[in-house]
Amino acid sequence: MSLSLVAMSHTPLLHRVEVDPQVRAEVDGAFEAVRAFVAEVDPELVITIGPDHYNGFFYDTMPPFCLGLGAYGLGDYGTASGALDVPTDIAEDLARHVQGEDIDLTISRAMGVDHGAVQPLEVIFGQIDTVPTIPVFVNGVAAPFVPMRRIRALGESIGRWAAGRPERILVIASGGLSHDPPVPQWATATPEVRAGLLDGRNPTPQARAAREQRVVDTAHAFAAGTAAILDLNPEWDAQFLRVCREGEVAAFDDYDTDEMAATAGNSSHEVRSWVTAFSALSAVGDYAVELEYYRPIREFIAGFGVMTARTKEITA
Ligand SMILES: O=C(O)CCc1cccc(O)c1O
Ligand SMILES: [Fe+2]
Repeated sequence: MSLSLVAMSHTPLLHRVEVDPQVRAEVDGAFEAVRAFVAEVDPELVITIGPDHYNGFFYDTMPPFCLGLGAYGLGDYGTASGALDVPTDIAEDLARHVQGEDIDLTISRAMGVDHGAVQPLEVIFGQIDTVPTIPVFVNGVAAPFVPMRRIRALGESIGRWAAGRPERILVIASGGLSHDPPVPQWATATPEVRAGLLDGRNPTPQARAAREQRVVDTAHAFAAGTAAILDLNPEWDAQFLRVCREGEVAAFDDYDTDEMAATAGNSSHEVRSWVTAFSALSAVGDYAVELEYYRPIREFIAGFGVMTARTKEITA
């Protein structure tokens, strides 16, 4: 049995903001290489791990992580809406396994997933319902956060489950790396914005358009060097990618929540998706990274990383 992985940043600016043609070609090339990798893996089951940005999860109930027994795209930024093809019985088996390993996993039978989970599925498969897919939400924006060791434990538990399954499984991690997009923070939000962070479900089309335009405007300002957001941190990103590449997943435990936000941006916590996925891989066995792409891309408001990896064949 081997387990395969794709980890990739997401950005709703992908087709909303012009970027240097050389950069566009690089990113398109990385996506093309990911699609070729996945075609070769030919997964029978996908576990997609991603954050949400106050589209599906709000502060009225904010779990550290949640597994979807049923899920649907929320359609923000024009991403796909509608049902994912969640194999509910298999998803429930995974949930029981993780809970049985003393990890208090939240489950949802109707989990709304936003661009964070949907964009990688669209980049890789073109749609969100072509392969049986189990979505796992991992909080990447709403403080306070559980210590990173709990995220590693979640990933390792998922990996131990995957190791016992007959299917060819692909784990997808979405988000990161260093970045500080204008996602509101409870601590500094106005009462009106806090109301949206508490329960901003089903925003009006006007409210959603205004929010998305604000992000696009911030991207243009960031590229022009005039945005008041934390800069990308290529050094931090390089160190994080090194831990992923070298497979010493225990090193993820050293990532301190407050330090991450201060040095890599409030949304750097999205790398918790990567921590989950690489910890799953490491629980199955030694693995090798095959593709690694990275570039700080201000137009996308992201230290933009793409990685593929798979465990080395394990003799049955
Ligand atoms: O819609 C939002 O609140 C943030 C959108 C967004 C922008 C850049 C990078 C991201 O990872 C991201 O999610
Ligand atoms: Fe994001």
